[in-house]
Amino acid sequence: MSIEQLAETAQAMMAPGKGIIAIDESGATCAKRFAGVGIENTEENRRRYRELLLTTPKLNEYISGAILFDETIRQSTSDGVPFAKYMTDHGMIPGIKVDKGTHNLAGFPGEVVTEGLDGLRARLEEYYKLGARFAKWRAVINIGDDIPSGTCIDANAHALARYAALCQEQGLVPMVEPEVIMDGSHDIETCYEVTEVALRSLFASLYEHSVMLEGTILKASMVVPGNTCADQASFEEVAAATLQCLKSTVPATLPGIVFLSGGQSDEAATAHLNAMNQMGPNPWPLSFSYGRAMQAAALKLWSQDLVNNFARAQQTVYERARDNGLAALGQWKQAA
Ligand SMILES: O=P(O)(O)OC[C@H]1O[C@](O)(COP(=O)(O)O)[C@@H](O)[C@@H]1O
Repeated sequence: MSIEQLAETAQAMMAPGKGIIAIDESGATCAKRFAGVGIENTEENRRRYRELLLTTPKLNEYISGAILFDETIRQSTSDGVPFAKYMTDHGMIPGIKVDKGTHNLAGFPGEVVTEGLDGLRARLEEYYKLGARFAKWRAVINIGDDIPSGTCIDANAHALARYAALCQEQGLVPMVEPEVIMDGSHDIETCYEVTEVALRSLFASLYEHSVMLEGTILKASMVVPGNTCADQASFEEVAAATLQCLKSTVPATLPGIVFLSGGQSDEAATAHLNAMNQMGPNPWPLSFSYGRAMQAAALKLWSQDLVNNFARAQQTVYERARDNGLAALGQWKQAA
């Protein structure tokens, strides 16, 4: 696959005013989300829910692509159209989560490393045939007493780089996601330092593994205080700290950065993205790849009546996509 084709896909993912909807919850995470609103976790309910999200009318006005889970890329709409084909037919790029989740890092209590490299080349080959044009791998960096360690950061960066190189070999744009977790009482400065070290290590590893940045997308966490920190930050403070951290670590050749929502409220996720874009011009387009901050309201509504609330829940998905799409341009206005 040529770098031009990868770069073209990456640029289409970052189309102005559009972002990515993350619907790649693994089996365990989906079970948790469904349990939270009382939906039975059956294969048909998971299929129907992903259908609700992907077939939202006019979703493509604000959504350039979606990250699917292995089960979802093999499923179809109620009319029998494979989800990946439905997306492509509607101008949205299918993506696929390819990591196999986090596992305890031996010798480093409280820290995890993401697994899934064994057999990855063959899995990527299959996902490409199923229609995927980008992939995603999430590393998890926890903040706590004496963590993260340099070992954890470097082990995760190394895995991300090996994954990214394999993706490019197989014609898929790698989305690299080093998520610094919000849980904890740490302050915003600590989050800044950890994010900076994690990004430095990631880009050094990508370079070592000859990953072409022009065909790579970063999925970043924002620089925020821990969720139980007494000293919370304003939207502007989070936006300014995140931008400064990214500008000091992420090469300008990268075609774009999308953010995860990480447990932020819908409003905060949108307001932070909007503020960062209003503070531009920035070296790269900044958009969203939210999971919870795109879906939470729709999931709650749907759970109240799986049949009659289907269309209303889709309207909620459309509204979240519109608000985040406007925030990707710095044009979102907070409701009075
Ligand atoms: O732990 P899992 O099942 O891999 O899922 C983690 C989730 O985190 C994300 O990377 C970001 O989601 P949020 O925006 O909800 O934080 C999603 O793409 C993914 O579904």
